[in-house]
Amino acid sequence: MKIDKVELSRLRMPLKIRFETSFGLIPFKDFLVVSVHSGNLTGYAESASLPYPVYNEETTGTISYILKEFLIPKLFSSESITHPNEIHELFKPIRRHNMAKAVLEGAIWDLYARHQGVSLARALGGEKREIEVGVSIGIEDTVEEVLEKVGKFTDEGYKKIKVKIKPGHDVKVIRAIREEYGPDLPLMADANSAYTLNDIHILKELDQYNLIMIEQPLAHDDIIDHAKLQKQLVTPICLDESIHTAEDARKAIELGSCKIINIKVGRVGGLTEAKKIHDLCKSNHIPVWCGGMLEAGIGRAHNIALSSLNNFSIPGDTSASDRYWAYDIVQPEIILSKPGKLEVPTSHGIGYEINKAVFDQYLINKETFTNELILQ
Ligand SMILES: O=C(O)CCC(=O)c1ccccc1C(=O)O
Ligand SMILES: [Mg+2]
Repeated sequence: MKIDKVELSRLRMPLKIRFETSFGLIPFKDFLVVSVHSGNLTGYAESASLPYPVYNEETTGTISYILKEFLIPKLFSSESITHPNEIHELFKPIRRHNMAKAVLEGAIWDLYARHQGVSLARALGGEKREIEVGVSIGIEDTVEEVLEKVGKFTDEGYKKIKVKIKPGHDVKVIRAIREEYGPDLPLMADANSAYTLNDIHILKELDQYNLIMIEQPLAHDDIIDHAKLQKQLVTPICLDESIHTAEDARKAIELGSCKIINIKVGRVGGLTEAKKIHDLCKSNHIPVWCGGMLEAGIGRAHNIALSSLNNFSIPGDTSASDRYWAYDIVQPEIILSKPGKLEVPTSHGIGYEINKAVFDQYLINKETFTNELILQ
């Protein structure tokens, strides 16, 4: 495949709902859609970035810069690509900037699948025809509001309810959910690094509520204290922010820092590395699930394809489009095919088309890079 052209489109989408985490309020979605063109085929991906560097160090602005200055020129300087796995190697000399790498690599994966005439799921080796999905509920002003959302999403059949927690908004929320919805509700909590080992009494209190897991309770760059904590908890710890590579995952597993890993394509630098982490976890009997970054439809489609791999054995955060969007940028809109389930598309590539009218409505600017231009 020779890449003729890369386009970067910056979009800004209003969220339908208020979404707050322990690191703050996410006021809107600001992201890049990268499209790569080869002959008459186009591959798409969207950046996982948030408007501010509060989940990790990247923002849509840094991603745009790294793509333009380094990654797109690198791509154009390589002769021809036979497989997207080569992209991960190509980008390796550039340290970190995983979300920037992931968006360009993801578009090339989509292009590759279309070129092969298969779905992205199939190109990745995914076998599932449908996936079970859950929903992530943000921090609300009152416990009653959390309860109301838990009720709404369980009614829609979501297979896992995740609630965001932070100090002062933790035990009382989990206790109230258990009291209202009983011991069998598949429930977990995500702290986004809001605690330290000094808070161990709170985390031990949470241990009695039979949570499926506690996600990233301690620092975003820690695996040592998480290992200490895991020894004192029955509830499995799941790592999100701390895992950027398969090597990070290997070390965390070896140390006993977690029993479950949340894989986000953007955080780990692309689908090739995501698959590598999936395979490593599988051989170590560590279940994985696909996390989310409030994706619009293109990112959601990538998550669905990845979740079709068989060690994604816990429902992920990839909900239907209507969880966050009044109108999504893909068509058909992503909807639950059955309660709590999404179908894995079988058509070529990501399996969804761009809804141009919606896309253009949210488009802020667009830049085009052609291969010839860079080589001159
Ligand atoms: O619905 C989703 O996309 C997941 C929402 C979510 O939990 C989240 C959203 C933004 C940043 C971090 C996280 C997280 O998983 O920690
Ligand atoms: Mg998380």
